Amino acid sequence: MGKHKILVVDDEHLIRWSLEQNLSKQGYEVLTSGSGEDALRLIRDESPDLVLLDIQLPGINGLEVLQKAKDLDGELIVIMITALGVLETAVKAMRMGAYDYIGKPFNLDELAITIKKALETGELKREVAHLRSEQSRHFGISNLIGDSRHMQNVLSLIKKVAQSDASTVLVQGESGTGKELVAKAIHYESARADKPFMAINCAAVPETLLESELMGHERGAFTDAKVQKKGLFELSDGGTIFLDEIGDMAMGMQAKLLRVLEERTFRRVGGSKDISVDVRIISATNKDLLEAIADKSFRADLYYRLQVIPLFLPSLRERKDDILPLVEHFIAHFNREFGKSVKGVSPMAEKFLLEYPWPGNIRELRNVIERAIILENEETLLLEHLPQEIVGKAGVLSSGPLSFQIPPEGIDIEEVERELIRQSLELTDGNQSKAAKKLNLGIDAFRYRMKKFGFL
Ligand SMILES: Nc1ncnc2c1ncn2[C@@H]1O[C@H](COP(=O)(O)OP(=O)(O)OP(=O)(O)O)[C@@H](O)[C@H]1O
Repeated sequence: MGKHKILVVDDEHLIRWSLEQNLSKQGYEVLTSGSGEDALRLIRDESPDLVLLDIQLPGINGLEVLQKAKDLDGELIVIMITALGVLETAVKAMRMGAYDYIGKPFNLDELAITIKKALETGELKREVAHLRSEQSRHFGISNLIGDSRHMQNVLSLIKKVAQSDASTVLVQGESGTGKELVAKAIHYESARADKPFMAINCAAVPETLLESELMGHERGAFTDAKVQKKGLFELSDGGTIFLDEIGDMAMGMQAKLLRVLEERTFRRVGGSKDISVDVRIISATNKDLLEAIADKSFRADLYYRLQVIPLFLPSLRERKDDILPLVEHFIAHFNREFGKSVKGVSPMAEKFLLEYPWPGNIRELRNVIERAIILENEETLLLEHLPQEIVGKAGVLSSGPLSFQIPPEGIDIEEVERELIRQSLELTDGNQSKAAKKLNLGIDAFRYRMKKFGFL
């Protein structure tokens, strides 16, 4: 870390001189200025880390300088120097964003401590801002891959939802379709981005604990409650809370959540005070909530409150156009993570990746690519690097015999034959004579091939 740069602005020469002496001795780089106009020029050209600013200046006064300095750099740390007895002005300066004020005549040791603290706070702030912007980069909308028409619609909805600040969103989609990623994208694209994003999986937390996780508890509320604890609603105040697997929430808890949604207030477990928070609620489920309502395991009133904006994530097999861009995305990602240099997938592997129904959706695809990249050292991912369930199930002919083309690297005709026998048996639930008919073979010829390929 280089030297911190401090700008001293005071019209009294003697004060400038003594501060310059003192602060330089403490290891700071010191600039001085006797007027507001000159100070603003230095703030613009020299970007000091901290400004000591006298309120009474000739020409434009300290408060105006403060205002203009804050316009130039909202994060700039300004400590006001005020003559005793003008507390009002000092308070005004604090409201305008000054970090602190000290009265004249001041004690140099005290001033040293104030400066040190202010610089530390500034550093922390910068670090937090940096982490937050890193997070936005990681979790913003640009991380959602999706070329398909389906996903393009989802992406434009996410942008709109992010801007309409308070509305409650329900994300629905099969497991692994990216519901949590979408929730994060909404948060990090919204005005709440620099406030917390808190996520909880309602299915993973036992019912008795869920309430205290969400609402917090007072000391002594139950046996283990040795200290008072804030819940996620309080911790995410100003930000977003993500309630995953909301369909698995117990009925009792559903009633309590409904109250939070309706009244925007809640009580800690064992508490009697109403606490109000400003939190956007995004919930997600892979269950059909309408079905859950029909069989009385989910409250209809809660459902309508949660899905002010419903967002449906299609399964991966409904958006096959996204498969290859996602493959490319994950290859780049895991190359970076594991220091590999895989270039892409072979045409045959590509075909199988496209045919496979992906019951585990994007999470499954991600895992397949991760595993292949860890295990293999070749530049191109081949069919043999893919797991059995993909190679075995994705029938080579499943998109119609005439659409099948011999891949550039060739194919063994016996492999094709074996796959046809396997599929016909699968289609007919193992009924050999029906399976034989499907391939226009006599039963003997069919059984001969079954033996040959190890099905008998
Ligand atoms: N559009 C996408 N682009 C890039 N990566 C994605 C996309 N969608 C999902 N992923 C990745 O897929 C994995 C699963 O996503 P996520 O955890 O958000 O799914 P989910 O629907 O919340 O799953 P579950 O229902 O099991 O909680 C994550 O690693 C996520 O980063």
